[in-house]
Amino acid sequence: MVTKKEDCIHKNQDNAIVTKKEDRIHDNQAVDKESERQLLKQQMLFDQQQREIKELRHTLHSTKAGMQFLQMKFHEEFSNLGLHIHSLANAASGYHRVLEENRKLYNQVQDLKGSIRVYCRVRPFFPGQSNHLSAVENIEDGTITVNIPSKNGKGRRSSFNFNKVFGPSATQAEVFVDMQPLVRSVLDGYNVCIFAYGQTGSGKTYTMTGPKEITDKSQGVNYRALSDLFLIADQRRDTFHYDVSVQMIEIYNEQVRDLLVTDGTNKRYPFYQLFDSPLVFSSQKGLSVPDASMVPVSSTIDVIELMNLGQRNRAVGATAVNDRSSRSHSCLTVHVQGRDLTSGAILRGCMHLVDLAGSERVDKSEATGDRLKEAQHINKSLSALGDVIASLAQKNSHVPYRNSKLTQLLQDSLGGQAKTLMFVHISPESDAIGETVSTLKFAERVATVELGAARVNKDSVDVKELKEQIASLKAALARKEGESEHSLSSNSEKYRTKASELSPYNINQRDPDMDQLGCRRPMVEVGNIELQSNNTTLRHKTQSFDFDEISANSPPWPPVNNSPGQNYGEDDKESGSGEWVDKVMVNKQDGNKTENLLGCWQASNGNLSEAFYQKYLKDSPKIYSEQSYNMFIGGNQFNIAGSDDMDELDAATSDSSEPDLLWQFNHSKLSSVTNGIGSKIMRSVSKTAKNSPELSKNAVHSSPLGPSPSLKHSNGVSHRTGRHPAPVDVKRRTGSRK
Ligand SMILES: Nc1ncnc2c1ncn2[C@@H]1O[C@H](COP(=O)(O)OP(=O)(O)OP(=O)(O)O)[C@@H](O)[C@H]1O
Repeated sequence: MVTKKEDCIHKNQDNAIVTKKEDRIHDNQAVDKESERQLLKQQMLFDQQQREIKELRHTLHSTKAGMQFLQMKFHEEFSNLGLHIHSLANAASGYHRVLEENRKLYNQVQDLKGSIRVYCRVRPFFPGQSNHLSAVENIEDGTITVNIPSKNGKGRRSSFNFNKVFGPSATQAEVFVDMQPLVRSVLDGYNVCIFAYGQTGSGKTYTMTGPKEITDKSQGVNYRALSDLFLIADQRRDTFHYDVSVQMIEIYNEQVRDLLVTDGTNKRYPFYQLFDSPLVFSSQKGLSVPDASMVPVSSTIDVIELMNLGQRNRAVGATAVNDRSSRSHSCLTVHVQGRDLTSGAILRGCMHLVDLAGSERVDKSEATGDRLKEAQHINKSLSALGDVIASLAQKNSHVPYRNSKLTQLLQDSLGGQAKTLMFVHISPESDAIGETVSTLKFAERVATVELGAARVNKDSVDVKELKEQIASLKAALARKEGESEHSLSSNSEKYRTKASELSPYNINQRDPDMDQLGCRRPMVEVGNIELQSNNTTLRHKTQSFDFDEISANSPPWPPVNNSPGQNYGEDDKESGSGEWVDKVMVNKQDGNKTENLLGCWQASNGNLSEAFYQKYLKDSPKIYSEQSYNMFIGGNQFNIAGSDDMDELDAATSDSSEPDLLWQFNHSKLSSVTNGIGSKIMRSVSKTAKNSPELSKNAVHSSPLGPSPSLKHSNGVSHRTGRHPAPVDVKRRTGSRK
């Protein structure tokens, strides 16, 4: 039983062992299968990766090839582009050269024509206005385009062309560089005028002088111009010696004031002194306000001090538009005299740097009281400037210079042989677009004015001496005539005495203080050197001269004023200011120097009695050569014919006040009225010419022989000297423009 049990146990044990072994074998088989599957899977993965790597390699290869191809292509393109750019750059530089060349040629043509150059500058927005929309659309070379809003909301663009346009970012130095050649020509004997124009607050003072706090960088044209003149003068010191002096005046409410006075009085000058006082004219003295301080300067420091003084004296006030608005027109005049150290020739140049007061819409600037009065004066004088420009642009024979002191001040720059640059300023604000457009239109019109080629004021030593000789001979001749008059006429003692006192030919014997009476000193040379009182040496040096010529060139003696009852008023409508006329005379025509002399006499003679003229007129043919008499009468007749009409005209042309209107308004008016006057003048002259063969010849050829027609001022105050017969004047102006 036990054995059975043991056998059974053994059997069970064996079975269990077998079962275990079988399980183990099973397990092992399963593991093997699994690992086999894994292996297979790995193999597949490996194969796939191998394929992919192969593909990638292929792709990389082809990409590399593609890249290389592209690189090659790129290089090719790049070098092509380089070549292209190079040729374009060449073309562009050629284009710029051509443009530059064109600009130079254009400027030369303009110089020849004497066109007024016009530069335009746009003021930047004030700080705090950065989000404002500018009225200026575009600036390109010499063209400025502005956007003019219209009622239907759509803007309209309008373009204006000038010699140069400076955008809001232009610096003071950039601006000056462009006008430097003009400034420098003063040293070569040219007269130059640069004037800043524009509505109030547009940046005129900034351009001409600088901002309130002036630094080296921000200083304006005035300072730079003078520094530059000193620099060049210094560079030329081996060949030239230069003397520079400066005047600074302002026109405030039609009063001329000296800005360089130091006693704080700020002298005001009666108007007639502006141009008619002694010493008024010589290009040595320039335009001039005789009593205005003329200060010699020799360095930039001197200039800075003077200009600071001038700026302090200038009338400024706050308006709604500009808190430091210039309420006057200011003019800095620089007189330069250069002596050629080798030849002794003298060059004289004079430069006016004018900062005009700004035009303003009185309603907008909210001006009242004094400000309103100032604004009205400013607008009126700018309107007069518009009239002058209008008639110059139309080449009218009559130019109404005498309607304001401003136009008289600018007369020799606008109508003479100066080089003139108008610097027009505009504000960027779109609510100022009305003023901006009228300013730009006005400026465009100014650019059409042709003045004739500018001239150098130069005298060689020989010419200077000859001129001095001729002048002293004329003086001697006149004295002789004066003496013969004395012996011939016993009952006209009173008048003779007076006449001899007043005779311009006796000027050498006169007390020099005589000039202080308002009598202009005679000019004895084209270059405006005044007759020296002790000129006997020159007289002795006389070698040869043509007496006929001298007597023909001499003014009648005694000169005669207009007949009684003829009241010409203060305005010489035809010939403009004496200063300008004289400048033309002395610069251009020897013979006309006699007119200075006559002018002097006339100036002093303004208050002679009516009886004197009657007596004098009656006697004159007996005493003087027929030729002189006819010349005189001729001149006088001319004046009578011309002046009344002129006065009427000027009365009619001087009353516009809003600058916005000035252009359109005066334009048509001037052309129609002045044409009539021109024909009248011509008729008058031809009538005169019949009386005098000499004058007839001269009138036709616009000779300088014609004496200055006398100028009679009903109020006894001399306002002008040296009035011209119209044909001479007309010929001069129109002739120079062609
Ligand atoms: N180009 C500019 N750059 C920076 N500031 C300027 C410029 N132009 C003008 N300004 C500034 O604008 C203001 C007005 O300029 P400015 O006084 O020169 O005008 P204006 O035309 O002379 O005015 P007004 O006719 O009233 O005298 C000043 O504060 C000035 O400094």
